[in-house]
Amino acid sequence: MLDIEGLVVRYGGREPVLHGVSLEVTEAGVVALLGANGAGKTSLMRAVSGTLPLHGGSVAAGSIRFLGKDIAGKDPAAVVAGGLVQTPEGRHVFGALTVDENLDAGAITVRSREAKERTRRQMFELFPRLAERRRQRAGTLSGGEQQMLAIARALMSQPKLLLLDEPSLGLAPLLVKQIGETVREISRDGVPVLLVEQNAAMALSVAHRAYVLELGRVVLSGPAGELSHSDEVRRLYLGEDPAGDEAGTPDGKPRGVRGDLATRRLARWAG
Ligand SMILES: Nc1ncnc2c1ncn2[C@@H]1O[C@H](COP(=O)(O)OP(=O)(O)OP(=O)(O)O)[C@@H](O)[C@H]1O
Repeated sequence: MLDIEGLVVRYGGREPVLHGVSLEVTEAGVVALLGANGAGKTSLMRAVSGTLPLHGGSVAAGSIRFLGKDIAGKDPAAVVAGGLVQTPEGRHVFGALTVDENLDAGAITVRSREAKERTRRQMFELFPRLAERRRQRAGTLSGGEQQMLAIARALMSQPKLLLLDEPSLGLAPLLVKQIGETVREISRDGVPVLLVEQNAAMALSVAHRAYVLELGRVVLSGPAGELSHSDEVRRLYLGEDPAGDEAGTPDGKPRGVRGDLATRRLARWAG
């Protein structure tokens, strides 16, 4: 469905931020793209959705094929019209409009009134909280509700593929779990999802396949179940200690596994 090969992305004349990334999303299920801050996840999403030029970036090499057509360098409206819809990082709902009006905006390309109302009903089943607040201005919704609305608005256009950029960002653990369950439901209903996440635990629990990006390169990929058992992923992304070594540090202080991890991560990402 989405086939990315050898993608190189750069901003201005600087060094590339993606160095030949290849990734595939098949017809069904959820594919997760994991990586720490600055790994290049958002840049990849921008390349796919055609929004890179808006951020001063460009595709320097490689191909992005969606349903067999090369979409690298296409403008965002053409990409959306082709059925590939993104909910960007951060919520970006129309704050002055009501929930219903936001959903209408998402369905602007849907001609059939009946199809639109059917999808709206599905969205209200998926997100009952939005149904209760359908006449409320989106700007007054909680962060989690705005995230739900952003996802529902994207689904109103009846996409063939949904790109979700960090839907769990800034949400409390219970809501993160709910968003994860929703992503699973969306894919079960037949819409494949490319899920970009820093929350590896949530992403790996809903995805069937995952890719790990580090400094612009895919360093690990495979079935999500296998990746969640890999020592590297458990140590760096799931906050676990695969060696089970919690005996303590040489100076006798308890070993803060998460603290150690944070330090290692910082050292690693600092350069
Ligand atoms: N508009 C831009 N101009 C110049 N450099 C940019 C721009 N946007 C991103 N970058 C750089 O590209 C690299 C990858 O950033 P990107 O935002 O794609 O990573 P990310 O994995 O999405 O990170 P995060 O999880 O923090 O959002 C970083 O080094 C970043 O500084």
